[in-house]
Amino acid sequence: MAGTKRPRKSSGAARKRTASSGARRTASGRKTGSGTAKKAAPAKRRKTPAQRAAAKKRRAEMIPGPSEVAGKAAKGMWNGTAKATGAVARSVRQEAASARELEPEHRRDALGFLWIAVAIVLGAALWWDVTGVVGDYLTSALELVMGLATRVLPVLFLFWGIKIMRQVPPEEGHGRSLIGWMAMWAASLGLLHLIDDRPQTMTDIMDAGGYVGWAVGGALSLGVSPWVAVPLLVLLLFFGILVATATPVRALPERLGSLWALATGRVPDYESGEVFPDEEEEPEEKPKPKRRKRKKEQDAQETLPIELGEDGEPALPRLKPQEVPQLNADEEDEEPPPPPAPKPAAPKERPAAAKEVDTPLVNEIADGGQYRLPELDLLTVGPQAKKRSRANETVIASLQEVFEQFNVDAAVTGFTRGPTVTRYEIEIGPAVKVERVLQLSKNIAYAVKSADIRIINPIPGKSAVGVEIPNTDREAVALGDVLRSKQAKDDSHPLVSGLGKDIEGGFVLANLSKAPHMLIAGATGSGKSSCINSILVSLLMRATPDDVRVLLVDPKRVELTSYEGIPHLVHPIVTNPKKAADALNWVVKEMDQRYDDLAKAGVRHVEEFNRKVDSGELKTMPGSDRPARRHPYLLVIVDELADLMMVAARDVEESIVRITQLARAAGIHLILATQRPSVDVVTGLIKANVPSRLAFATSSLADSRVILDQPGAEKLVGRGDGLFLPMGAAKPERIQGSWVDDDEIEAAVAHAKDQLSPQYIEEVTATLQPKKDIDPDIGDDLDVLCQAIEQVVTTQFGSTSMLQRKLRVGFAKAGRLMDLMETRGVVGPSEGTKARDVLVKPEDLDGVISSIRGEPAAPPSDVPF
Ligand SMILES: Nc1ncnc2c1ncn2[C@@H]1O[C@H](COP(=O)(O)OP(=O)(O)OP(=O)(O)O)[C@@H](O)[C@H]1O
Repeated sequence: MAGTKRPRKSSGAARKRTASSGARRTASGRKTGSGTAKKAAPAKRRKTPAQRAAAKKRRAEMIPGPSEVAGKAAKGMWNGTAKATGAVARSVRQEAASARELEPEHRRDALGFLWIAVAIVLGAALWWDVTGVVGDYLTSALELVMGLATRVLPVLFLFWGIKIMRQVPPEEGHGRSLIGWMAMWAASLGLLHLIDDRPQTMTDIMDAGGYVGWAVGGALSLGVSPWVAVPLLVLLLFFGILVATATPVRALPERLGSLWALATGRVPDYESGEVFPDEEEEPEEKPKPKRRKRKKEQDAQETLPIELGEDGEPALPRLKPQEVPQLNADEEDEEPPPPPAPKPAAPKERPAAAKEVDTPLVNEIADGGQYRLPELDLLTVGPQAKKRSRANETVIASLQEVFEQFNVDAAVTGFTRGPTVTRYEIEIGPAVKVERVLQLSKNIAYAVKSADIRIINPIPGKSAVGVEIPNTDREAVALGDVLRSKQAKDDSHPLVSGLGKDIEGGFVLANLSKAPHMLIAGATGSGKSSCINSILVSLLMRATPDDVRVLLVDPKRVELTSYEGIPHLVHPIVTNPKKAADALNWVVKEMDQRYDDLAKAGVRHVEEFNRKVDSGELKTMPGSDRPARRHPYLLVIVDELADLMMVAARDVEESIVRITQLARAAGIHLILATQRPSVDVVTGLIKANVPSRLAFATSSLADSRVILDQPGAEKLVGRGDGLFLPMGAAKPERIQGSWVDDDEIEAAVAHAKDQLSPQYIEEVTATLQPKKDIDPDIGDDLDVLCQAIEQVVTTQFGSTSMLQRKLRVGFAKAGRLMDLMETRGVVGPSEGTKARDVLVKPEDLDGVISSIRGEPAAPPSDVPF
C-alpha cells in the first residue's frame, strides 16, 4: 500500500512544486526584473509582427472595462471594510486587555452596575411590561426555568449589585453562600410547583416553579408523595437559609435575638453589612454614629485613587512621619475628623495603684483597675492592599523575556504580592537544571532594574523557584490595620505586638512573652525605630500599666522621648549609657526578687503567680506577712546597644546574659536594638541568649550573618523591609514592618498620660541616682571593692588570697582592697598569715555597700511593684 501511494504523493508534490516555482518565477520576473526577465529581453527584439499584434491585443485586454472597474471597487471596499473591522476588533481586544488592568475596586463596581442593569431590565419587563427584545427573551427564558419566582429576581439582583459595590468581597465563604442560595432556591421552586398542584403544561409550569420546580417538586412528590415532599422541601429551605447566613442551629436563638433587637432599634448596625455577623466577630460596643463614620472611612479608603508616580506607576506614599498620607483627608471637608484621642472620663490623677480603684475596666484586655485602653480607631487605616498591579505585569514580562533570551525552559506560573516585595513563582521544564535559573539572577536583576532580588529555591512546599523582587509601587502597612486584624483580636495577650505583614499580605504579630527576648538590628534608616514605635504603640493600645511595665533605655536621647511620662514606665527614660548599665543591674535584682516570690508561692511562672493573687488564693507571701502583689510583665527596651557596650561592655553583657537566661519565667523580656550588628556589640554570649531576631536591611553580608546566622538581610530594601526569625524557626520570614506616624504615637501617649501619672519604682530611681560622697581613696575601685566586701561578708572569711582567687586580682590589689575594708570597719586588722576577723554580719551587707556607694539605704525589698 505504502509503495503504491508514495509515487502518487510525490508526483502530486512535484506538480505542486512545478506550479508554484513557475508562479514564483513569473511573479519575480515581472516585479523585480530578475535574471529570467533580463535573459528574455533579446528574444523580445526579434518579435514577429504577428507576435507584436498579439502583444498589443493582450495589452488592450489589460485595460479594465467599466464592469471590471466596478468589481475592483467592490473588492477594494470589501477589503477596506475587512481591514477596518479587524482594526476595530484588535483595538477592542486591546481595550479589553487593559480593562483587565483596571483596579479591583473598579472591576467590582462594574460588576455591581451590571447586576443593577440586569435588575432594571428584568424589573421593567416583569413588573411594568416595559420591554424590548432582550427583556422579552430574558424573562421568557427565566420564567421557563424558575417560573413565578422570577418576579423576585430584580430585587435580589439590585440588592446583590449594591452589596458588591459596598463591600470588599470576603476572602472565603463564597462556596458556602452559593450552596445556601442554591438549596433555598431549589426548595422554593419545588414548593411553588407543589403548591400549584403539580402543573403539567408549559404555561402552567411557567406560572408555578418553572422547570426547576417541576424537576425538584415533581421528582420528590413522585418518590415520596406530595405530603412528605412538602416538609422535606421546607427543611431544605431552612437549611439553605442557615448555610447562606452562616448560622449554626445552636446559635439560632442568639441570632434571632440580635435580629429582633436590630429590628426594634436597640443595637447598632453591624459593620459587616450582613444581617448576621460572623459568630467570632463580636460587634464592639461603640456608639452608632462613630461606627458609621468608621465604615465611611473604610469605604473611602477602598476607593482612594492610586497616586501615580513620575513613571506613571502607582507610587508609594512618602512615609516620613509628616508625609504619611492622611487617608481620610478627602473627608475633611464633609465632616470634621474624629478627635485624635478619645478622652476617657477617668480622673487625671490616680491617687493610688490602679488596682485599688474599684471602677471595672471597660476593655476586655485589661483585667483590673480603672485604666481604659484606647479605641483602635485612634490609629489610622492604611491603604487597601493590592493583589496585583501593572508593575507586576511588567516584571513578569521582563522575567519571561530573560528566559526566552537565554533559552531556558522556564515560566512564571504565579506570584504573591506583599506590601514591599512580590514573590514570583518560576516553574522549570523537565530536565532543566535549577542552577540555570539561579545563574540568571544577575540578568534578572538587570532586566527588572533592581539590585535587591532574592532567590528562594525552592519555595517551601512548592516545586517552584521563588524570585523576590521589590515592588516599584510599594505599600505602607498601617499598625492600626495589623492591630484591628482578626489574629490580633483573637489574642488578648498584652504583649502581642503588630510587627507588620508578610510576603503574602498576612498580618504578622509577635507575642513578646514567647519571643522571649528579641534582637532588632539593621543599618541606619532601615526601620528599627519604626519597629520599636510599633511595639510600644501596640503596648499602649493593648496593655494597662497593671499588665506591663516598661523600662526604656535610649542612649541616643531622641528616639523614645515621645514616650516620656507614660504610666507604664518604671523610671524616666534612661539616656545616660553609664546609668543604663545600672538599670540593667536593677533588672537582674528584680528578676532575683521575682524568682524568690515564685519559689515561695510554689509556682513556675509569673502568670501562674498572678493568677493565684487575682483569685485571692495567695494573699500574703508564705513565710512573711508581706501582702502578695501581682508582678506585671516587665519589658526592657534598649535602643542602641552599641552605646551601652562602648561604656561598660562587661557589665552590660553580664546583666543581659543573666536576664536573658532566666527572666522568661519572671515575666521580664528584653528587646535590644542596634545599628551596629558587629561581633563586638552583639557578642556570641548575647546572641546565644536572645533567640528571636528581626533583621532590617544591613550594609553587609557579615552583618546579616551576625543577626540571623545566615545571609539575606543585605538584600533587603530598607524602610521597614525585614526578616523575622522567631525563636525556634529555621528560616526567617520576610515582613514589611508596620508603620505608625507621630500623630498616632502622640495620641496613644496622650491617652495613657491623661489617665495616670507615671508611678516610678523607687528602687530603680535609687539605683540610678548619681553616686555621692565616694571616698577619694576608693577612686575607680568602687565596684571591685563592693564585690570584695560581698565576698568577705557572705563567706565571713577575711582572706587576701581568697580575694585574689575570687576576684581575679593581683596580690597588691587584693591587699589594697583589704586595707580599704579595714578602714571602713568591714574587717579587723591584719594578724599575719591568719585570716582577718569579719566585723559585718551578712544581714547588714546591703547597708554597708549602700553607704560605701554613697547611696541612701535601699528601700525594703519586700515591696514589689
Ligand atoms: N515600616 C515602615 N514603613 C514605611 N516606612 C518606613 C518604615 N520604617 C521606616 N520607614 C522609613 O524609613 C525612615 C527611617 O526609619 P527609622 O528611623 O525607623 O530607621 P532606623 O533604622 O531607626 O534608623 P536609625 O538607626 O538611623 O535611627 C523613616 O523615616 C521612614 O520614612
